[in-house]
Amino acid sequence: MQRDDFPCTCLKTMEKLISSSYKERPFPETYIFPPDARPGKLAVPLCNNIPVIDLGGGAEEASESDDRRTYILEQILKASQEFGFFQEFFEELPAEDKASLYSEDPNKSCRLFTSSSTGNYDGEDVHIWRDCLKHPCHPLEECKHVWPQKPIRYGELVGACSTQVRELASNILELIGEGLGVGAGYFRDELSQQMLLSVNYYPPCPEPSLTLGLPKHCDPNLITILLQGDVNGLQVFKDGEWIGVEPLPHALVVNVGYQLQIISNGKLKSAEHRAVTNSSEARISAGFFVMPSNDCLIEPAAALINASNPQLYKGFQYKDFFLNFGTKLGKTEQVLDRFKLQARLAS
Ligand SMILES: O=C(O)CCC(=O)C(=O)O
Ligand SMILES: [Fe+2]
Repeated sequence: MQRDDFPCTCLKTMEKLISSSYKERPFPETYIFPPDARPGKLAVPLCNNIPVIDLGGGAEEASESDDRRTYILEQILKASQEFGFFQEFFEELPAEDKASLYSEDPNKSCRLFTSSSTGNYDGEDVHIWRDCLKHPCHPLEECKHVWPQKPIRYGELVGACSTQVRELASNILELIGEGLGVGAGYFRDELSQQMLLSVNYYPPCPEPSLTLGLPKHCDPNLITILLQGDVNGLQVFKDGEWIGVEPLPHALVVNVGYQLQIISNGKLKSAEHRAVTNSSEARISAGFFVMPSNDCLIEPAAALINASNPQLYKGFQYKDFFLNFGTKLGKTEQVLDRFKLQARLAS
């Protein structure tokens, strides 16, 4: 882009943001999913058996390390309540400020975009009903400078939130490492080196049964911590049907990503999920994606392979998985094919 085109060209491209334009036109056909992928009926059962882990439990046996845990928990709860800064970003930030962040270049480290993250809006078969702000959020000091400078509280609040979520994710990964029997430190360092924040904004949609905020997928990374505000919209595919994951006050959603499924040699499974829209209110969700470094070698942990548990997946570099994932949007059944060793066993 020529410098003197800016911000004119950028503002023009920004018109694609669904949050700038959804009120002004009849429902755009380019957002209508093929019948078999549409959400269809809007009232899905709400899930009442998703495990809820109470990190603050057992207060009567509190020790000093429990105090630390409680402190972290309080910070996380605070973070999950303070959705205001994301709202401010999407609803109140002047278009000129958003224009400087808008980009369709998937390699730009901090960017605002619309629909899928492939950077190929014009080539998409169907657009999805969301705008998204994405940037790295760990290590904080190395990435903070690329974040939005406005609203002015953004850096401070998202910085505090990222630090706390990172700590929570590390704790959860230690527990998973212990639980799997590979050791509490297994996921430290390279396997969890990066963390990306993806803030989804789903404006109210006049036709929620025809379109999606996010098509079905499993997360490509190791583990995701999701703050989903207080508006329904997240659904998980379980026992052959879509069920709603009700936002619980003070709760975060933890998603097992493909890498955890592969490293655990299939002991842990990443769950298929999607986001639907609604006609009355905007929904915001913020996903913190803990992921390996790009060059990290991913393979099932040796300790989990034996005669009765043969190795299900090949070794590969994370960046190869991620590239392949980008080409398989909405085709969850194909994502793992290239990485399976025994097609009949691995799912
Ligand atoms: O908006 C949601 O609740 C889901 C977000 C999600 O699945 C993702 O960003 O990968
Ligand atoms: Fe997801």
